[in-house]
Amino acid sequence: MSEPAKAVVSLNSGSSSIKFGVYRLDAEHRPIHSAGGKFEKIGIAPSLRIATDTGEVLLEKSWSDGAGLTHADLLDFLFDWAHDHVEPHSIAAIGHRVVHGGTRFVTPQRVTPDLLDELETLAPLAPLHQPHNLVAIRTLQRLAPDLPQVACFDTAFHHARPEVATRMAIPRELHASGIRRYGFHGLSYEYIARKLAQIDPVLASGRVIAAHLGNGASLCAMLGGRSVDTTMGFTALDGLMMGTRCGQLDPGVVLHLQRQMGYSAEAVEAMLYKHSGLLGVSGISSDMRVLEADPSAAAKEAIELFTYRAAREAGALAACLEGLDGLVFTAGIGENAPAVRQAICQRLAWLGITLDEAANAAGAPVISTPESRVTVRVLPTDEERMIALHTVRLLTGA
Ligand SMILES: Nc1ncnc2c1ncn2[C@@H]1O[C@H](COP(=O)(O)OP(=O)(O)O)[C@@H](O)[C@H]1O
Ligand SMILES: CC(=O)OP(=O)(O)O
Ligand SMILES: [Mg+2]
Repeated sequence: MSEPAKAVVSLNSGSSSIKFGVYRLDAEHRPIHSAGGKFEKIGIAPSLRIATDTGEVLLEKSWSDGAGLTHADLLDFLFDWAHDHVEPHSIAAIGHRVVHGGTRFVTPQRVTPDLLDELETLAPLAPLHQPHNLVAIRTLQRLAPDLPQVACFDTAFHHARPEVATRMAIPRELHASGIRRYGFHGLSYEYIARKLAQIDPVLASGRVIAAHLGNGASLCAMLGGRSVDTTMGFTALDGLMMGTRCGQLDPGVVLHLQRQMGYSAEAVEAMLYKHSGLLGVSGISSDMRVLEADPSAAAKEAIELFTYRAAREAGALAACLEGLDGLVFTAGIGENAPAVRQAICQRLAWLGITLDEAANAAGAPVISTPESRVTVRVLPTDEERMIALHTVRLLTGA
């Protein structure tokens, strides 16, 4: 960055949301959040809110019949709005969450045409994310060709895990070709690890499971703030049940669907990524808020399976860590759904978790009792901040 830096923008396209933040850079190039916004319920009934940190709401809009609007449509709307409201010279750089970095990209990268072409080849491994992560970058390249852009990878935080955690029990040559467990939600886990080190350094130095429960959902086992294992694998399908994704699945089901039931590869992909999870099991919605408000047995069954699977995987990760000191809930469901947290913690009581029900209902930072052997926390994630930090660091060396 040769000119004095002004502001960095972070763009975080999730599966059901697009979050963005504007960070003013101080004299030491530290990013200070000044405004931000979020599209949510993409694919259902999207809404958008943009506000400054001083409390000024810049835009509020919802598309109640907008289930068909794609991430690309909503990004076009956002870029049009920004064109009329943002002074282009005030932006020094844009950082992006890019879900899959494959084997090659384990640190943030300055965007170049070659990088984009390589990242495009990973799109089939993250069909709900990578295409719109890259569409945003390409659109901005067209709109502002001189603006530096940085790609920050969800896979990177898991890169240094022990080799055993990256393997599937398949022939060696397939592992060598890149068919391995990468793990995702890394920007979120990196933020949680950093924040925990600030607010509870003793816990952060121990054995912690972070539960990122959003529309995409995973767990990460951390030892001293580093990822040692995680529930997602080669793709963001593995592990927990999610909004529309199945999570861990006997691979024999895929063979059965194709051979006995005549599913095409495309139909299998749609079933695994879009028609399963909370949506598939409930037959009602992928959205936890909707299911919690729905009195039907199917909605209850979907939530029960969600909490059962989360507790089951948490037990497995506690075994990887050889015990547990802390459990941290984060992301849309983890931060906002006390009943889900309670159900998961109840199933994990045997690990030494005792929940403080009033603190949990209030969404307090610590929701375990003082006597609980495992400390349970609620910690809002901030992938946008992590993206801003990486972007500034890469471009300034700060
Ligand atoms: N107050 C709430 N109570 C229960 N669930 C909530 C609440 N707020 C958000 N959620 C759930 O969080 C999920 C979306 O999480 P989020 O992390 O925003 O998604 P994404 O993975 O797309 O970024 C949805 O299932 C939504 O219903
Ligand atoms: C990787 C992933 O599943 O992300 P999200 O939670 O944004 O869907
Ligand atoms: Mg998410």
